[in-house]
Amino acid sequence: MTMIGVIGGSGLYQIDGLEGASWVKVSTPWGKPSDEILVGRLHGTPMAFLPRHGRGHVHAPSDINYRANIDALKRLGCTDLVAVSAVGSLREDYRPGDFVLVDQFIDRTFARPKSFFGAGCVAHVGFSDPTCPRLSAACATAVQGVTLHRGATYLAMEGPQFSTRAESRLYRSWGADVIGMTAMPEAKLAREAELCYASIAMVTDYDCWHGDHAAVDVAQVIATLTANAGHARDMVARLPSLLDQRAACTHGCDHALTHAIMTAPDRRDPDLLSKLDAVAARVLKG
Ligand SMILES: CSC[C@H]1O[C@H](OP(=O)(O)O)[C@H](O)[C@@H]1O
Ligand SMILES: Nc1ncnc2[nH]cnc12
Repeated sequence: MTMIGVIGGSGLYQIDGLEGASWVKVSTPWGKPSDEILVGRLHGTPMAFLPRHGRGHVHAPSDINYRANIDALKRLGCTDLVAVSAVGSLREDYRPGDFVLVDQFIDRTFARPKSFFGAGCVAHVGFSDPTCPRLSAACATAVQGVTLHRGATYLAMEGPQFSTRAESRLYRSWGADVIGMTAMPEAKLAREAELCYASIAMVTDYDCWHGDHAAVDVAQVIATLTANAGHARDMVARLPSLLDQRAACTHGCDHALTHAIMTAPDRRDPDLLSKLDAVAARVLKG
């Protein structure tokens, strides 16, 4: 049974139209999620919505409890996560207001826990293709009325300060297409939790490399988001009809842990195993 989890980024703190909606407090072994989670049904499909920064934008990118967020969404029964993010553009043809379907990441964050696993239960999941092609295709169909670029690389920086011009130029030379502060480790943790993950980015600015545009500031980001958040909400509303029937993920996201755990069963730490009760239930049960 499909349950869609939507992680809302800057400018997307709420979604409308969920039937029987209520904000639910979810406790996790990893601490508190960014906020309560709005749970309901959209056109009959169960859906959960979590504002990544919390309502009122209270959590900075480095302070978001990404592990708690992903654990909570898994614990609620989500199978598919659609992550919405505001990003800066690192290329001329991705203009403010455009949408971008991200399928690769460069992780330059350094001050965040990045795994559910570790001492006492070591695991290495495959991450060559970090987003789910099936879910991403549904998102691409659901984005309408706005320019959508596909197949983009998102550079995740630590922040919270925006980049220097030298950094922005460096990331362009690496082939990154967009820049943001939150997709990592979110996408890594979704894979460890065996959740399909798709990343839809909304371009809000040209960062600071572009000679004809002022360097990014928050006012610019908010102005573009205010004009475009409606397209993100419309995309979310179209997802249920595109994802209503689902068996196994055809790309194996829901089996990412099958060959990932290295630690011998008799050397595993019971405390860590109990924290993995939702995330790794499929492989650790029994
Ligand atoms: C307000 S600009 C910087 C802020 O916006 C992006 O957040 P999100 O990815 O959650 O939409 C960016 O990553 C920064 O956190
Ligand atoms: N230029 C930028 N750099 C990092 N994160 C962003 N989010 C929106 N615009 C951004």
